[in-house]
Amino acid sequence: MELVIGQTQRSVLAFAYSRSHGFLRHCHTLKKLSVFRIAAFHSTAGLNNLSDRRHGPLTLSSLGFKFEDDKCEARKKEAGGEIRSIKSGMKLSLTKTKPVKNLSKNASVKKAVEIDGAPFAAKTFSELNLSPLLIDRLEKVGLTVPTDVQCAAIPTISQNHDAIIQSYTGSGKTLAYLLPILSEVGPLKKCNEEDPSDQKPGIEAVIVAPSRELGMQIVREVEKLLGPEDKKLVQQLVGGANPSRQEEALKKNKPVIVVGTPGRIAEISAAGKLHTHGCRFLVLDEVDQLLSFNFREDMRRILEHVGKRKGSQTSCTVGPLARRSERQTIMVSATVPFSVIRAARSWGRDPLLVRAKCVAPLDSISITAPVSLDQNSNTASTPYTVTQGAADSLPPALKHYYCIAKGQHKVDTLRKCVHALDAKSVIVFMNHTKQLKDVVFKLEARGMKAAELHGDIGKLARSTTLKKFKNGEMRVLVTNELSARGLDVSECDLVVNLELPTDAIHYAHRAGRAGRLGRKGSVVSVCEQPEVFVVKKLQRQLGVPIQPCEFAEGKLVICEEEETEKLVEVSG
Ligand SMILES: Nc1ncnc2c1ncn2[C@@H]1O[C@H](COP(=O)(O)OP(=O)(O)OP(=O)(O)O)[C@@H](O)[C@H]1O
Repeated sequence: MELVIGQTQRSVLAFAYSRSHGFLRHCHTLKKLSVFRIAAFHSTAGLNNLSDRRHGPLTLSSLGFKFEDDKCEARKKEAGGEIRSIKSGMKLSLTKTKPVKNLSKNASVKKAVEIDGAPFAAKTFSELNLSPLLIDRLEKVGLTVPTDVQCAAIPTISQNHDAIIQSYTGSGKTLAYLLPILSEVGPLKKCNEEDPSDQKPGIEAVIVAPSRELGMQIVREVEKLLGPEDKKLVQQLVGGANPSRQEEALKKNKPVIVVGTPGRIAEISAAGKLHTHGCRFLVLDEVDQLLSFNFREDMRRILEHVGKRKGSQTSCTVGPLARRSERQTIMVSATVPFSVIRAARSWGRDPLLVRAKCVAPLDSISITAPVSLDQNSNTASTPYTVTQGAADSLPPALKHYYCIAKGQHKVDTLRKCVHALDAKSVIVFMNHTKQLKDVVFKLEARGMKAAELHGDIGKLARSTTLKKFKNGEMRVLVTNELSARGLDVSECDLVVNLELPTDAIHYAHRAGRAGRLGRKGSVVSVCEQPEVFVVKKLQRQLGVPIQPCEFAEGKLVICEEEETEKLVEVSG
């Protein structure tokens, strides 16, 4: 099994999981390098600690990487594609490149073959070197097979790397970072009697999420794994809840993991009630949203305090894996614009970009490229440039449609849409609260069970509504951007944009509420005729076909459209 990754004229850090030798190899060279082959992966592989790199220069050949110039050229020709360069002249691999206009269908087929043969394909969680207690617990809760992004992220995080985890919505990114953390901290961790830090209680992981709902969802995921006896070892610090109670709980329960929103974490930290200097993991979930202006001051405090031990020494080398002295920073999102890459470089230590079946050093990413999701832009041709297109942020099984309706007919169109697609669980997105309430009222008046979810309703009502929707007690949830990020309702099979999202990133997160974890799902954008150009733009930016449709006689009818057909053809 092999994975071909790219070459660079600048420094290259690559690592490989070796099936036969059972260790991961790092390499680092400043010279122009050929495309090289990464050895096959062994799930039980360990990694040499980053500190190994301090022990002198390493070269690819000294680490056993095979140079593949000729073979790679042959592959390129065979694939009918090309390894194209970005501005820096860096050559790029075919791996995980999204089909773009100038690639033939053959190229796509070849890429799929390479991806299938990639080394990140553990069949069970036990292959990923997690703690035995955690694997037992995973089995108890019915989780046995890791997703692609989990296969790539778990070994990377377990081996102390800072990381950006990027993968499409609903691909299991939460467990991708939770499992390696729970394998190292708390009651399910690997047994390591000699480690002196094991005796030291305290918060060992801080997870930051941009919304209360997402924070609570992560808490529930951790509680599920910790089990009823130990669930108090995770503490929520989300806004909207009583801060004094949270402070009391921190004192009483002595959690090892805290999950919260930036404002509340920063507030309790500033009050001197949250001691995170010895913290080992800082996770920023939906990191691109956490970078927004609203969170700036709170995030600054968090970044300055979490895991910033005074007078920290070099890594503690007790135990099977050398441990880092300062915190490990993990950033997560389905959409990773360049602002995140820049942030990762300044906040983290040699962070790696982890995507499904692909791990790359950030050094291989050009920061000079424009922050764009535009399929027509240069970024479309750069596999490690995560802004290459939001298509990588969207579940592959999702189908995208749009239909035209006048404002006053939108609710009727919505009802027809729900019936035509026979959708069981529908999330409707709107931009304005007043219109949102009207839609709920009209749907209910016409016999369709619906509820509203937005920031203007109380936190209790929000929790109750969400619970009911998840339990299937109502068919339609009408909401706004609040629910676009992270909300995990497995049964959701239809997302309707009753008002268009502001850009491709917002579209991707809204759309990703449906079709989670490989399930089927549809996204229908209902717009007025003058807005069609916005849909066309989204289509170009996303690189996925958004087909025009109508709802007639209880069925979805796909309309003919020249441009869409062309795009479908191009996207293969
Ligand atoms: N290995 C697995 N096996 C079965 N179910 C899984 C596995 N990993 C995750 N899941 C489930 O898949 C669903 C989606 O996972 P998760 O919410 O982590 O996705 P995500 O990639 O973070 O999505 P988003 O980008 O929208 O936040 C969750 O219900 C989760 O419990």
